Amino acid sequence: MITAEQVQEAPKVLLHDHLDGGLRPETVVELAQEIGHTVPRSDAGDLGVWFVESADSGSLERYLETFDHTVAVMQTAEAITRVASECVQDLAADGVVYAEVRYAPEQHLTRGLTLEQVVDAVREGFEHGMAHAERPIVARQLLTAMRHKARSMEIAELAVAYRDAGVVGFDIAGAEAGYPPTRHLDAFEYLQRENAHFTIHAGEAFGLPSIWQAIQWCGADRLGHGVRIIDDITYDETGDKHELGRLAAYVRDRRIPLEMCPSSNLQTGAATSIAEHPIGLLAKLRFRVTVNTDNRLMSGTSMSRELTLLAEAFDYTLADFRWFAINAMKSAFLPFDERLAIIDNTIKPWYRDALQTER
Ligand SMILES: O=c1[nH]cnc2c1ncn2[C@H]1C[C@H](O)[C@@H](CO)O1
Ligand SMILES: [Zn+2]
Repeated sequence: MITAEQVQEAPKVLLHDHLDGGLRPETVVELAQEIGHTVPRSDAGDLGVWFVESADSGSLERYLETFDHTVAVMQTAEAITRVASECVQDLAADGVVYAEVRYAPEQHLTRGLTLEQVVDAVREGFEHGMAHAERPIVARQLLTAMRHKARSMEIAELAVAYRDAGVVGFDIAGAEAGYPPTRHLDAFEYLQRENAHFTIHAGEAFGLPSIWQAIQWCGADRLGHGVRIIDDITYDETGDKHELGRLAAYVRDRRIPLEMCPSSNLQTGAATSIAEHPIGLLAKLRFRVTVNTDNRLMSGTSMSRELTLLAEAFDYTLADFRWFAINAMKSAFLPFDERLAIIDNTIKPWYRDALQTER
C-alpha cells in the first residue's frame, strides 16, 4: 500500500502539461483584475471549481473553450513569466523532477508581443521557477502550434531557433476532428530535416487514422494521449488474451511513447472511467506508457493525484511508479546524457531506498 506521502515524495517525470492549462486560480483572478478581463467567478476557490466543472463537458471542443480565460490573462511578458515560474514551482512542490511544459506562442500575441518575446518570457519564468523551487527540478519548453490555424511552419522554425535556449520540442494541439496532422506535414518534414523532436496530440478525440498519420506520415517521436490505439487491439475480459493490429504492434515494437492523461480523458469523453481507461491494458501489454496531467487547472489535478487514481484502480505499486517515471525520462526530448543523469542520480536512488532492493 503506497502512502500519500510516498506518492508526493516519489520523483515524477511529466511530459505532457499545458502552461495555459495549469495556472493557479488565484493568479487567474489577480491577472484578470490587472487587465480588466472578466472571469466567470471572482473568488479564486469558486473559479477553480468553475474551470473543472466547465471542462467536464464530455467534448474536447467545449473543454477547450475554458482556455479563453487563461490565454486572455497571459498576454504580457510579466504575466507569462509569472505563470511560467509558478508552474515550475508547483510541479517541483509535487515532486516532479523533470517537466516538459507546452503552450502555443501564437495565442499570446493579442497585446503586441512577438513570438520571440513570448518564448523569452516563458524562459525567464522557467529559470526563475527552477531557481526558487523548493525541490530540484529541470523544466523545458515544448512549442505548440494550433492545428486549426496555419502557423505551424513558423512555430516549428521558432522551436528550432530556440533549441539551445530551453525549447526541446514541438507539438500540435487543439480540436482534433477535421484537423488531421497531415495538414501540417511541411512543418514536420522541416523538423525532421533539422533533427528536431516533436510529439503530436493524436488519438484523443479521433481514432486510429489520426494516430497512423501522426506516426507514418508525420514521423512523430511521441503521441499526445494516443488512447485510441486500444481500438487496434482485440482482447478478452481479463486482458490475458490479446491480439495487436499492425498499427498497435508498430507503436509497441518501436517503443513509441504514449503521453497518457487519465483525468483529462474522462472530461473530454475519451475514456469512461479510470478503471476502464486503456492505460491499464496498455501498461500490462508493456507499451511505453507515461502518466501526465495535461491541464492541472481544468482537471483539478497534479501528478500525485493522477498516480494515486491509477494506483487505486489498478493496484499499482511503487515499482509501477518507477516504471512510469523511467519510461517518461527515457522518452524525454532532453539530450540523452542529461536524461541518463536524472535516471541514475535522482530516480533510481530514490526508488532503491523506497523499495529497499539491491539495485
Ligand atoms: O488535451 C488536449 N487536446 C488538444 N488540445 C489541447 C488539450 N489540452 C490543451 N489543449 C490546447 C488548448 C491550449 O490553449 C493549447 C496550447 O497549450 O492546447
Ligand atoms: Zn494536451
